[in-house]
Amino acid sequence: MTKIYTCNVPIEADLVDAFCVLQKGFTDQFVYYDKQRACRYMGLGRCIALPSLREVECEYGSEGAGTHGTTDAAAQQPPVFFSFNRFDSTNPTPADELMASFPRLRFMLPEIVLIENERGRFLQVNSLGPVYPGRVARFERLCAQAPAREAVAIPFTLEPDSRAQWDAQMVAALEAIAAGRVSKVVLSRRKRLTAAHPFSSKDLLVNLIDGDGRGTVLLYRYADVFFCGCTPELLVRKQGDRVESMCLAGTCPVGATPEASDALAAALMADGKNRAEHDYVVQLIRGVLDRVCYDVAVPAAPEIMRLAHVQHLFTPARARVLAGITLADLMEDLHPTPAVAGTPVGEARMLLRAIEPYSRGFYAGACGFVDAAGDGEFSVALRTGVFDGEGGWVYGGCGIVAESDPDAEYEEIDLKLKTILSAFGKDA
Ligand SMILES: C=C(O[C@H]1C=CC=C(C(=O)O)[C@@H]1O)C(=O)O
Repeated sequence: MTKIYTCNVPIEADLVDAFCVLQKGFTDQFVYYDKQRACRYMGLGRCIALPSLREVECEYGSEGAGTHGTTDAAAQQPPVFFSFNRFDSTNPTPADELMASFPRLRFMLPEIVLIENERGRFLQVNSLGPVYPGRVARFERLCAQAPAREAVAIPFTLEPDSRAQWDAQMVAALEAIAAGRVSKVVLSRRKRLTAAHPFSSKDLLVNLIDGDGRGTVLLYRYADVFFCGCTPELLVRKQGDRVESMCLAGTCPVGATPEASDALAAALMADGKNRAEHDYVVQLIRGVLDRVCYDVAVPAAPEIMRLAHVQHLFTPARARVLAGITLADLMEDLHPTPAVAGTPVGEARMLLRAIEPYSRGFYAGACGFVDAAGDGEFSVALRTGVFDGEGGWVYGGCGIVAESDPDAEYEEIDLKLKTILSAFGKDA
């Protein structure tokens, strides 16, 4: 049994401003920040990393901690663990040198977590011994004094990736589809980025949170390397026995006007190729939920999710999970979905190992948080990149089916890359 001592105090500070001030000097940094909903967790430091949460015991509160004392809601906030999982952790092909530098840890409990959720806004301090009240008070003071953040634009250059390499990947993918080995495979590209001047993870984080990308901002920093992005794709959310997931596949651009976007969306809805790509994802998610859940509700037809640069076919899924099934179990059963691997999933993963010249690392992995009560959520780490403060790699992918056109799919990835590139600021 691992005993965790947790102290939660309410704060009034803006979470992102507080994070920007507190983050200096912490080797491990974690962010899971939903831009649309109060589901925001920003962690600093590493109190402990555990392979499973089955043997965790929590002791709450600390006499005299915090200048505002603890409220009932704050007292009930369990310690929050972060979990960043690779797309294919057993792929023997090497990842890029930045991605390869992250440790292989499962559940990481930060020393400090800034939280904004349905309970309110809190500062959480975690420790393996009784929480020292002076530490809580110091961090609380720093939060209260946090100045408003400032955006920084970082000019950059992008090295073109090899078009011949993409064409070769497409030939291999279409051959595997024609041979009946897979019905769909999700190919990716990566591009090298070089910044005009040094930048920090905080700079990218602020631009992603305050920029026009929709979805959940992710950050995992380890020492001087950071993985981040803004993903639209929820993998799984669990609150008590309530579970939500999302089928997201099928893409078109946004138009220059709302009317043009509506026309593109209507064409996407009516397009057989995109509907088939989407339906593989619906079938897999529905199948998993039917096995480990009850009261499963998945609408028969998709809707449109309109983002800053692209629009997707989107089907929400809801269910109630069987007792004994954990969020980690659900994450492992659902990931990778055919939205990031293909169909059948195992065959598509094997094919990707053979035709992609790199391991994806955290790109398209399952990244999220889980609290000690077992609630939390994971997103699929799309629209992401990995950086070292001078440059890095950006990643994007798209679903390939028999009718896919290499030029159109190549351009679709360039459109998707715009989200992670927006982390470099509007004027970049
Ligand atoms: C694999 C990616 O997107 C997935 C999610 C939505 C739409 C997709 C598509 O239409 O191909 C992809 O399945 C990516 O953004 O890198």
